[in-house]
Amino acid sequence: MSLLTTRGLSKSFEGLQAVNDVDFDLPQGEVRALIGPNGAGKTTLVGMICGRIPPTSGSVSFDGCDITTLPAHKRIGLGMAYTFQITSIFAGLDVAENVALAARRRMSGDAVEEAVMAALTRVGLSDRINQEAGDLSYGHQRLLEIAMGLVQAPRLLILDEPTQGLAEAEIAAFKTLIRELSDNTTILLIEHNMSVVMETADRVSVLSFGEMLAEGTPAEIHANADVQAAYLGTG
Ligand SMILES: Nc1ncnc2c1ncn2[C@@H]1O[C@H](COP(=O)(O)OP(=O)(O)OP(=O)(O)O)[C@@H](O)[C@H]1O
Repeated sequence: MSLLTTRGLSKSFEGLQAVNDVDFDLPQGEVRALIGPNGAGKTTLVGMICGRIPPTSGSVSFDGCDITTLPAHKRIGLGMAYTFQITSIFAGLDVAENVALAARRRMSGDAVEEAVMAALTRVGLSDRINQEAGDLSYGHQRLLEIAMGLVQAPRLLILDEPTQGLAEAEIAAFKTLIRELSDNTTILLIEHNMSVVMETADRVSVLSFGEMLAEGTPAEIHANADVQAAYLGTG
């Protein structure tokens, strides 16, 4: 069964059709990469899924319930967690406090500290718990955001360009992390790094000019002439 479904989902910004009539199904347990040229509408689509951007038309369902008009914080309560291109950490708080804030959205008491350590260990930041978040490298800040998502034990984890700004070794660790998480979490990954897409995604969806152009396994998408043309066409 699909954990996440969109039907006819569209968004226009003052006449610009950023997302156009998108039908999207994400089965439970899958790692799905969402790719497409710059400006294709990926962030807008995911923003509508998370409840940050109201759609112009169409619907979003999560676990069989229509959530089209549900506010973002209530979607988090249902088990959606997401990290965005713009970092959402509190720079003046230390690493553990940032993750604890996210954890307290769904737990309290001693459970918080335990969950914080588990999440930070998973992303490889457990040796930096007392460091001020603002002093972390950009790549480590991205990992911190992932820990803030993970600590909520989400059913669906949405990551918008998580490897942007990461060094090669960190990208390799990220691929391993995604494969480990995929045992119990459905993952939607906006990603420009094709090696990450090829090595972590079960399937790939391709947006182009706001429309779903293709969907398939990484190998099918890699060989798809329409996809290649879409990337060439927009540089
Ligand atoms: N708030 C907004 N107001 C007006 N236009 C917007 C707004 N947000 C996005 N757009 C436009 O909508 C289109 C899709 O943008 P979006 O950010 O969703 O694409 P994207 O695929 O995520 O791009 P990128 O890979 O560069 O992040 C673009 O033409 C963008 O300029």
